Amino acid sequence: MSHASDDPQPLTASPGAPLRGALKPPGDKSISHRAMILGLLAVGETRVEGLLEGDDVLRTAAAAEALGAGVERLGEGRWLVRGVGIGGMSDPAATLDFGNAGTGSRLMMGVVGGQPVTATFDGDASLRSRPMRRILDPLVKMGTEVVSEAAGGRVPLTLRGPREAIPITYETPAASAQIKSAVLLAGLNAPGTTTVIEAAATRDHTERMLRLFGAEVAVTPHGPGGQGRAVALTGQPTLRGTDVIVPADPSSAAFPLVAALVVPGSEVTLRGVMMNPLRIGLITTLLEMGAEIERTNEREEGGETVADLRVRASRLKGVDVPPERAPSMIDEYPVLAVAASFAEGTTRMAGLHELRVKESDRLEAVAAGLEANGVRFEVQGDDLVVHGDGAAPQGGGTVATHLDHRIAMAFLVMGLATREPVTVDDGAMIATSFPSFLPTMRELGGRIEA
Ligand SMILES: O=C(O)C1=C[C@@H](OP(=O)(O)O)[C@@H](O)[C@H](O)C1
Ligand SMILES: C=C(OP(=O)(O)O)C(=O)O
Repeated sequence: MSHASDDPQPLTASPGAPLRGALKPPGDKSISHRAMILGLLAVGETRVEGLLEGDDVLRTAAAAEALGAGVERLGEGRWLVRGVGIGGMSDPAATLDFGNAGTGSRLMMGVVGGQPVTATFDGDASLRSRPMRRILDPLVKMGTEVVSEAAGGRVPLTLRGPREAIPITYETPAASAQIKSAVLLAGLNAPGTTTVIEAAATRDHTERMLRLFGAEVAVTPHGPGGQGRAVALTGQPTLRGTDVIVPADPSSAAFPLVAALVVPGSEVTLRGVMMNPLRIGLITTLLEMGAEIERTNEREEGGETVADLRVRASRLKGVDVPPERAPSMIDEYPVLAVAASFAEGTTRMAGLHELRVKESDRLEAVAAGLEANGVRFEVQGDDLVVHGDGAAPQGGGTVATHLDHRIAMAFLVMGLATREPVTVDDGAMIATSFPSFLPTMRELGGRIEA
């Protein structure tokens, strides 16, 4: 895991004055990828508002264009996609380079894998290290040919899709919205019903957006306690281009939110944050820890509930975070570990195995960052246990980010409130999901310098 970007940008966060102000976090990354992808697969025009213009999503937009869509930027966050319809894609002239993006690459593998096109997928050193077998296995059952792949089922890899996909029923081996989505997207070109069964419900943006574009998707509770889902898609619908409004990303909101909790005297309002129940495990957890987070002005935006969150600096206490909460906060554990290091008592985060296959091995990367900054913790199997004593950790460390935006942002948040500044070795990847992170944090009063 010695990956670094071509042009590493070290950043240092220093403790300082309280954070104050209001902001709207950037558009949701998951929904932004899906808007581009369904825009490609629809007939007619899709207009997107509030698109996250982060590197990950821009790569998905470029891939949609390479597969035949017309993609045009109309203004800030406003995009127009002219779709080709299911079955209407053409072979891209060059390799589809997804950069750092697991979601973009894996969902597009589902698209290509279900249609009569051939495409090569690649990405940066981080993406090249991530497992793709979890996507290829169901796609092969649906008729996709894996023409070539790097060792261990990784990118670069080339897929050739069938004339028509085979409809399957697939039980996902991991709680992963990316696996679920890839199978459903391939199922769009299957003559019959494609069903995905997941043991624990994961984010449901693909299902919601498929319906918005005109597909028939039936979702029923599954398994003991009804915690899982069976998602059944009726194949070969005509998807019609439509308007998509992208709400603010709760996973990006998490960084200024935790910063406001741990920097003494802070008060910050986050506007229009998506409150999809399958995405807000972090807020549930922070409330249990004693965080003052007031949820106001709830309203509907683009088919999702959004709210304003008023956050005040709070005395946090340690809690147990149950493993079944992981899917609803999977990307938020690095910043939760930071919050836990300021809390009084022990926070146990259980069942974090999926963190090992993100942009970095996040369990290892978080542990190393805590270690470097004087936080007491243990990694017990796939659990992370953080011991806080209700005071600011020492800080003063340099954190290796391993091409991982969330590791970079989490430890910069930490450094706004530790006793000594915290340095991250490379902040370049922050642009993948939260390009305005630095100006946003600085506007609130945070001291983060190159
Ligand atoms: O479907 C999505 O948009 C995402 C699903 C999650 O990944 P997994 O499906 O691997 O859990 C998450 O970590 C990622 O940031 C976005
Ligand atoms: C895991 C993440 O993204 P992806 O899988 O799309 O690279 C993330 O954004 O934290």
